[in-house]
Formats: sequence, C-alpha cells, structure tokens
Amino acid sequence: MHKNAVISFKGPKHIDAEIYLTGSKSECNRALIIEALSKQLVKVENLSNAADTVTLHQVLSKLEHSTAQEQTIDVGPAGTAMRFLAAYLSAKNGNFLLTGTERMKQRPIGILTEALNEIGADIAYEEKEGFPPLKIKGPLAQKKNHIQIKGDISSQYISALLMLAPTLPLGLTLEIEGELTSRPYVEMTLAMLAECGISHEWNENLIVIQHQDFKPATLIVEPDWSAASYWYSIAALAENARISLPHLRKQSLQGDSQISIIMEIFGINTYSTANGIAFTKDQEIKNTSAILDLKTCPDLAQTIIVVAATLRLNLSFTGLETLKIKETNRVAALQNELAKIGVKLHENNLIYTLDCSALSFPKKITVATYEDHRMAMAFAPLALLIDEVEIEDYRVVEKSYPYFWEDLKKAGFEVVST
Ligand SMILES: O=C(O)C1=C[C@@H](OP(=O)(O)O)[C@@H](O)[C@H](O)C1
Ligand SMILES: C=C(OP(=O)(O)O)C(=O)O
Repeated sequence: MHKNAVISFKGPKHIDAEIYLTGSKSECNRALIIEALSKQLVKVENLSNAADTVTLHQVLSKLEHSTAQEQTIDVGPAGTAMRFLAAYLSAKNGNFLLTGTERMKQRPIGILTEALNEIGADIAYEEKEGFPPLKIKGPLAQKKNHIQIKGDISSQYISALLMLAPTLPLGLTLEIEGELTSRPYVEMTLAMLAECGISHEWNENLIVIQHQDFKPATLIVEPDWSAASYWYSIAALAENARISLPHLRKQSLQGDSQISIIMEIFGINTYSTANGIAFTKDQEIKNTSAILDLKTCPDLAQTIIVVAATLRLNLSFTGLETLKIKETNRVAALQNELAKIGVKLHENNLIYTLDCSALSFPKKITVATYEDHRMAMAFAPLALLIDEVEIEDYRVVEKSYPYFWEDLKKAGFEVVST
C-alpha cells in the first residue's frame, strides 16, 4: 500500500529558510558512467542521494566486481540509467538483460538501440519492439563511426552515445536530425567529458568525438537546480520569503538553472551570496503575454505551470512535447490535477495555455502523483494557499530528492504521513 502525506502551513505565510540540496542526478549519472568508462581514472565527489543515482552506482559497482556472463540489470524508473547503460553495456563483454519498471517499458528507446546496432552493437528487444527490456550481447565490434540520429525525442540517447564515443576505436560522429530537444543536457555531457580530457567538435548538427583516452580528473557534482525549482515555487506562493541555497551557482552545467530567470515573472529576485545563491519575493508579478518555451528545461514544466496556475496567470507554453514520455504523461497528469483547483490547460497546435478563470482553492485537495516525483514536488507548495494538501504516494520524491519532505519541515511546513 502506498502512503500519503498531508502538507499544511499554519500561521502567516512567511518563509525564511536555508536548504542544502542534494547533488544533481543528471550530473551524477554522467559522472558515474564516465568514471566506469575511464576505468576509475576519473573520480566523483558529492554523489547525490537521489534513488536514480544510488541505483546506477550499485549497478556499476556490481558490474565492476562481477565476472558473470549472464546478468539481469533492473534500473527501476531511472531514465538516464536505462539509456546510459544501454550504450555502456553494449561495449562490455557479457550478456545483459536491461529492464525497469512497467512505466520504463513504455518509454521509447528504439532510436538509441538502432543507433548502437548501426555502430556495431548487438541489442534485441525482449518484449515490445522499440522499448525495454533490452537483450544486450557485448562487446560491440565497431563497423561504423558516422550515424544519423533523431534529436527531438530525448537528448538522453545522444548523451549516452557521446559518453561512449571516445572509447570506440574509430570514434563517433553524430548527425542530429530535427530540432535537438533538452539541449543543455547534451552541453552538460560534453562539458563533463571535457573536464576529463575528452575534446569534441560541434558544428551545426554534427558532433564529432575522436577515439581518445580519459585523463585523471575529479568531477565535483553541483547541487540540483531542478530540486531548487520547488523552493522557487514556495517563494512565489508565500506572502514573503527569503530562501538561501548554499553551494548553488547561477553559472551551472544544468540548464534548469534558468529557473532563476523564469521566476522573475513571478516576482522572485535571485542574487549570489558568499556561499551560494539566495532569493526573495520582492518584485511585482510581471504581466507577460509572452509564450514561454520550455524545450530546454522540460523538468521545470510542472513547477512553472503549477505556480502560474495558482497565481491566476493565463500563460502559454511551448516545448512540452517530450513530457508525454517521462515518468508519466505529464501533460495529462497536470490537466487532471489542476482541474482540482478549477484550472484548465488547453492545447492548440502544440501551444499549451492556462485558463485560470475558474480558479478556486478548496479547504483540502488530494493530489495524485502518477509515480512521478515532480508531480508531488510541484503541487506540495500549494499548502501555502490551501489548508491541507494531501499528496498520494509521497515517497515518489525519492527518485531525485529523497529529503524533500524533511526540508519542507525545516522551512515551517507540517508534513504528516497517513
Ligand atoms: O540527460 C539528462 O540527465 C536528462 C535529460 C532530460 O531528458 P530528455 O532528454 O529525455 O528530455 C531530462 O528530462 C531528464 O530528467 C534528465
Ligand atoms: C524525466 C526525468 O528523469 P528520467 O528521464 O531520467 O527518468 C526527471 O527527472 O524529471
């Protein structure tokens, strides 16, 4: 049985908090794969306690110490672990069955497996064509070093290939077809490879990585900007707020750091401090009619859309196409849950627009989370406007931010599990 939690905030809605966020799971999961590919020449510091990172760490440690020829590897709900391991395992000696949760089996991976097979891997589907579980027979014998790959479904396929590229005897050239989605994540991959001595060339839609050796390096993982976004929501929905997030920097490898700019619309002012960043709610809400394009920061979509809805801003959004293949269909999940406060999210020609004309806050709402950590964290701040916010299956936050509920308590929220 899944457990729920009831979130409330008694008294004046003033927030004054200092929160130490865990490390970015995106950075960690790249760092762990690079560490393994470099045969431990590269070291990682500040590993996240996100479940997706813990899972990948355990899988890689087990592989390092195992000589078994047949192995089943279950990554649960971790998208990056699934995609990065598909590439990593294809080059390793052995027979692997790579699987995950029921939802993972509905998240497409055909673009990546077909690309790997074209390069010389041997990957077949155990159940449905184009989806996990994957049957991987390694090691791959490279037969091609220039391939075309679609860029508009998931950048994770491209990151997976780029990390493997320097270890391939003939290197790799990726020719990206269509518009590249989630571009900052590809830039993060290349920047982290560069920290470990791997150079690349990126001209228009061609990314080239020659065969190269990793250099000894230490990758220090930054705190998670996607996790920071929920603290921005809290500031935006409070009467007044000062929240400080030590060790975060505005200049970050993470594209989700753009939350500090986007949140200016909602009256939040971010500044650097001696040891990180802080933000306050002290500006007017900007009445913007601009359409916000979230293609470069899909993980911020739920945070931003929920805040806009609760502040009665009928904003429009583009770049939400990939949300349908994440932990859940996030567009449908948002539509269902926003309806509970009278808000609609309409789609017309891939432009999504909020209609907040019937916004109303009941005394209590119960929010379904659809096995999606970001649904839980995006809706929890509503406790600043609604007496009781019940979050179903509240433990979902583990995927990226296990201490989310503890941190809420530090900021003055009451969190009671039921
Ligand atoms: O590479 C990464 O670390 C990620 C890339 C993004 O996925 P897509 O490229 O599938 O949009 C993002 O949504 C995910 O949470 C993490
Ligand atoms: C989409 C996400 O993760 P993944 O694709 O790695 O499962 C996420 O963390 O929001």
